[in-house]
Amino acid sequence: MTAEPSLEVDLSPGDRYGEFDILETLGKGAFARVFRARSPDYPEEVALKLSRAPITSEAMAIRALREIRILQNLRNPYVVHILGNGMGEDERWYMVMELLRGSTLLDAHDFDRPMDPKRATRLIYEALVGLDEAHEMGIVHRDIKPENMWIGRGAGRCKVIDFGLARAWDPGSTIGTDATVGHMLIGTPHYAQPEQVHSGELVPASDVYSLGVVFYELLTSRMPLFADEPLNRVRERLFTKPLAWLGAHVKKELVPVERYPEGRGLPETLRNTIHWMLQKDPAQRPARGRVAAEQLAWVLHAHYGVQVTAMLRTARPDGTNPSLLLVPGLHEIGTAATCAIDVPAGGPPRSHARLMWQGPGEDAVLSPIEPVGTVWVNGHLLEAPVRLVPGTYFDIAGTRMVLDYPPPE
Ligand SMILES: Nc1ncnc2c1ncn2[C@@H]1O[C@H](COP(=O)(O)OP(=O)(O)OP(=O)(O)O)[C@@H](O)[C@H]1O
Repeated sequence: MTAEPSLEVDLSPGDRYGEFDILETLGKGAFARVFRARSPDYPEEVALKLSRAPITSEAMAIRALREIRILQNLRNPYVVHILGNGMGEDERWYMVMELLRGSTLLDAHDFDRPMDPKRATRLIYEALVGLDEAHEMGIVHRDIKPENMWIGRGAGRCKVIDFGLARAWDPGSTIGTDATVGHMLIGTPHYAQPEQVHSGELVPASDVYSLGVVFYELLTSRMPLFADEPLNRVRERLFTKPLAWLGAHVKKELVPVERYPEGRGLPETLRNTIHWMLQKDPAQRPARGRVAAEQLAWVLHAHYGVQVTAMLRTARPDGTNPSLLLVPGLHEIGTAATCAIDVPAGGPPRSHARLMWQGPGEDAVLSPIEPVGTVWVNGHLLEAPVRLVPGTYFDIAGTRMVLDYPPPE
């Protein structure tokens, strides 16, 4: 979408936009400008994303509202958070976000050199968890690439940004699909998915594929489809050739990561997970962010000595004590097919409780599922949602559970 030059937003440090003092230009995209700004309504500086042109059509309004709605529903620590939104007097749409310090992965990492595998695994784990909350709601980001992965200053946590292209893949979702995209290429050719050609339908596993490409590139500084050619050379060669990129995603075979010395040194589970994420057929990949994140959480825990997940310790009536690594997100507990946390119990399959954990630094919340009467927390019947502060134990159908949180970040 190109804006009329005369309508182009033209704000510089020192200018005001409504209640916002503009302090710095942070980014310029096709649809919007992003500024560092200050407003009396917010205690700290914010990132102000402002549409380049006034909203004059229904299509523009839908696009702007879609990104706002999606971000309003995402609460996990691995996505950018929205603080507010509105329409300026000049009919430009704006969105107020938390101000991120640091830089995009594209700027933070020199893709000519492989990244330390522990660090790369952690970043990709975080992006997968960040995306999974959207996947849970039926939303696909559709434009995963290093430019849309923010690496924070300090601890260097990863946050997914720019949900401007995100869409619902479930037609029943309230976010709505986009009929106007037709057969155009969606997202960025370098990180596009084979299904763009085959079905034209992007699903949560499509984000997993794009993230698999980023992961492989971080670990080897090679593109997974072009054997032995340095990544930056491929990028230059195909700079203006979107169809060549797409053709490669569809036709070129995945180069096993073991081909390179950096790949041969990786734990087997890690190599298998990368190859799984990069399957051509979306049905053969991890179905959503969480599925791949669980594999990477295990690798971080078992091979790199890093605990990023909570640990659910259980004591079952049969005397077994399995432990489970629990990634942030919503988990059902019971015997139904939807239950990620399985407790052995008689009777028809059912879900007893929902456990919601937003991630490190947060307490999980346990909520009963009707009919109540089967879940006990610290010896009391659970009838309403309760926070699981450290040390809380709970019993479901005779299985006792305790959730240990990872160290705060
Ligand atoms: N919350 C934020 N804090 C700091 N910088 C940000 C933030 N959000 C975005 N930016 C900066 O602004 C740039 C553009 O942001 P973003 O990708 O959301 O918009 P865009 O590319 O204009 O998107 P669109 O495709 O919707 O036009 C980012 O690459 C980043 O450098």
